[in-house]
Amino acid sequence: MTKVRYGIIGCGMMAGEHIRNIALIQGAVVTATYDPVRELAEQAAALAGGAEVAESFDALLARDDVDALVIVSPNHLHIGQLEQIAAYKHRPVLCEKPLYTDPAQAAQVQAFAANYTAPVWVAMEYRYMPPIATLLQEAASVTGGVKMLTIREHRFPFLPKVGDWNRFNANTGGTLVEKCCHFFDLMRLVMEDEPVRIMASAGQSVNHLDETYDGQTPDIWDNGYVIVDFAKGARAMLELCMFAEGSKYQEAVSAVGPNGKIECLVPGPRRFWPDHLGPAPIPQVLVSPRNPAGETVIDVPVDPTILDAGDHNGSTFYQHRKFFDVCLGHGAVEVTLDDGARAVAMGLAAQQSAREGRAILL
Ligand SMILES: NC(=O)C1=CN([C@@H]2O[C@H](COP(=O)(O)OP(=O)(O)OC[C@H]3O[C@@H](n4cnc5c(N)ncnc54)[C@H](OP(=O)(O)O)[C@@H]3O)[C@@H](O)[C@H]2O)C=CC1
Ligand SMILES: O=C1CO[C@H](CO)[C@@H](O)[C@@H]1O
Repeated sequence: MTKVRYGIIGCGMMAGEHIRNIALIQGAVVTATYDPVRELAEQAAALAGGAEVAESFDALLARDDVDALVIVSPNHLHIGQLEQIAAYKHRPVLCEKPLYTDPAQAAQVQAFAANYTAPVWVAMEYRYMPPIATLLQEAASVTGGVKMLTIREHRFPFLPKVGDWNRFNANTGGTLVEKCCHFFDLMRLVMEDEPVRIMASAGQSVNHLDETYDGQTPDIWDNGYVIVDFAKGARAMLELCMFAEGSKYQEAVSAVGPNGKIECLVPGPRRFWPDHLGPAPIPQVLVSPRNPAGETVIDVPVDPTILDAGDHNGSTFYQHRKFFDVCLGHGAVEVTLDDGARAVAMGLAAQQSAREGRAILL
């Protein structure tokens, strides 16, 4: 029996991942899709098994067979679309990250949050990757309280997008917002604390320098370091490199405290793993107490059906499963508008720090 009917806003790459994962949940069905390019909306509707294509954004919002909305449009459109959604019947929304892209929009997010009466979940699913979820669960007991956290992402360059919107900071918020809001969200979660100071060095060293769009060369950064001081004295670091797809693992997270260290290793999207290298690596969690010393390696495999439904280690499924419950009135939103806004604020501060060559106080 159908319990939650979804409307999809934006029908590009990530919409496909959402639709495939919604299809794995019993009682969840996509009933309508919208994209300014009708052909993309039609493809998404077909992927969803016969959803209807809405002729306009307003037409989608006016439908009475849509119980929940999923925003999967380009970054710079999210806050404006949330405001438009608020003019219709308030229903649960899952909004892709980043919640906003420009410091001037922070007040709009607050005003929206104050007035919208249905649950809004910001899609930052790295928390739900099984190895990262294990690290989050075990970090405090293994470390005795995390004092240092390092997140390293060594990955492929930004993929081509519909209309090439992701080639320019004005549309994405900048790489440390677009890409790294996920990692700032993780930092807040692991530390159970709020950041007070951010220092970054970042730039565009290798990727997209020979591309031109309407006479403009992309201005998006492809590497950087960010150091974050937290209020209670712990510190975190992010290392991002987007010309490192030759790596075995894409993300490596390590948390260390007085009693020991816990790490996790997360492979990149399985569809990019070269066949000639054999099976793709299995995610791992490594636990290294100080006393007695010695590393324990734990494999954290992901169900292959869930893994194949997306590029993010199964996380989109686990997030949707919980969002589905929220739509039914069970369970609370885990990634709130406040979480989404704080992760963007950290990213914007990191962009500013790298641009101006100084530490930014939050
Ligand atoms: N959480 C995660 O791990 C990931 C999240 N994302 C996020 O998902 C979102 C979409 O990214 P992605 O799917 O990769 O990008 P794509 O470019 O593949 O898809 C975006 C789609 O939105 C459409 N669009 C443009 N304008 C509007 C509009 N006004 N209303 C509705 N749709 C519109 C585009 O169509 P057209 O331009 O033809 O009009 C395009 O089809 C972004 O916010 C991105 O940051 C992406 C990857 C991973
Ligand atoms: O948020 C994101 C997570 O992963 C994607 C790749 O699959 C990124 O490109 C995107 O920006």
